[in-house]
Amino acid sequence: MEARITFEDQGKDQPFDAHFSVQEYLDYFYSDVMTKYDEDEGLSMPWILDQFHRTFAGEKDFGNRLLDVGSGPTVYQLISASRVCSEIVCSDIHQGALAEIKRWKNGGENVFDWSTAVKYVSGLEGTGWESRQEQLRTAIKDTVLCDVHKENPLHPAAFQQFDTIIAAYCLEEACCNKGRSTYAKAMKNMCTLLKQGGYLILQSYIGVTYYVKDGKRSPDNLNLDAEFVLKSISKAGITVLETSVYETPERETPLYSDVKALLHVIGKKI
Ligand SMILES: C[S@@+](CC[C@H](N)C(=O)[O-])C[C@H]1O[C@@H](n2cnc3c(N)ncnc32)[C@H](O)[C@@H]1O
Repeated sequence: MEARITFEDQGKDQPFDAHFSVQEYLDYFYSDVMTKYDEDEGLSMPWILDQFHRTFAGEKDFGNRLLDVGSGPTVYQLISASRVCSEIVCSDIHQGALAEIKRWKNGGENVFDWSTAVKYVSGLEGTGWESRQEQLRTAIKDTVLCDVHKENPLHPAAFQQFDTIIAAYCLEEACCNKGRSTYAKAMKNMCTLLKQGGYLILQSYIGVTYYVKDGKRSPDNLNLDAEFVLKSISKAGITVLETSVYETPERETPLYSDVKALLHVIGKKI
């Protein structure tokens, strides 16, 4: 039996997905967060944080109210945004992941340590990491259950449309084994939560088909190419303004997954 973590809001043991508990997910993917993937994907985590930094340090007006879709138990994707968006709502289909975010916000016992990522971003900004970490904690105002397969993914909760949406590595997992038309529909559902004039910041795995755990390959995520992701964004009523791509090094035996590239997109509902 794999070890499982029980979360206050969850009330029972429940795996985060078919393979991981929330704690296992954090340890597996995010311990040694800045260097973990060096051997496999190259400098992917610095690239990820650089993209969020470049985006939110720019001239665009991202407003105050930001929704993070498919947050999981992670906050690295929100560090840069929290400098400009003072009201962040985290969302996920998994209650235990949201409970973990609440625990981190409230500084609970043995919470996951994101300080390495916060230090990296505050280094880019030229700010002090401790005050920026506090700013992130303060900016996270709420967590809400979300299912991108629902026409209104936040139903039954009611929120006004958001100024900005971040979605980091969510839709491709939510649509694993469900096909591309389901992905396009989920993108559309998600984008109904964005107000006119609002921004979508999306990061996506490209070309991933499996990840490796305990030496075994497990099927993972919908296998996407950048062209299809961008087409789905456009079909959801979002104008793509900027894209950047990080290509992972060619490797014969992937240590974590066979991801081919990461895609960062800035779009606007015009
Ligand atoms: C690969 S994880 C990404 C988590 C986090 N954003 C990160 O970067 O580590 C994908 C997340 O999508 C969530 N998810 C899966 N299906 C979903 C759905 N139908 N609606 C909303 N979130 C979903 C999972 O619970 C998980 O937290």
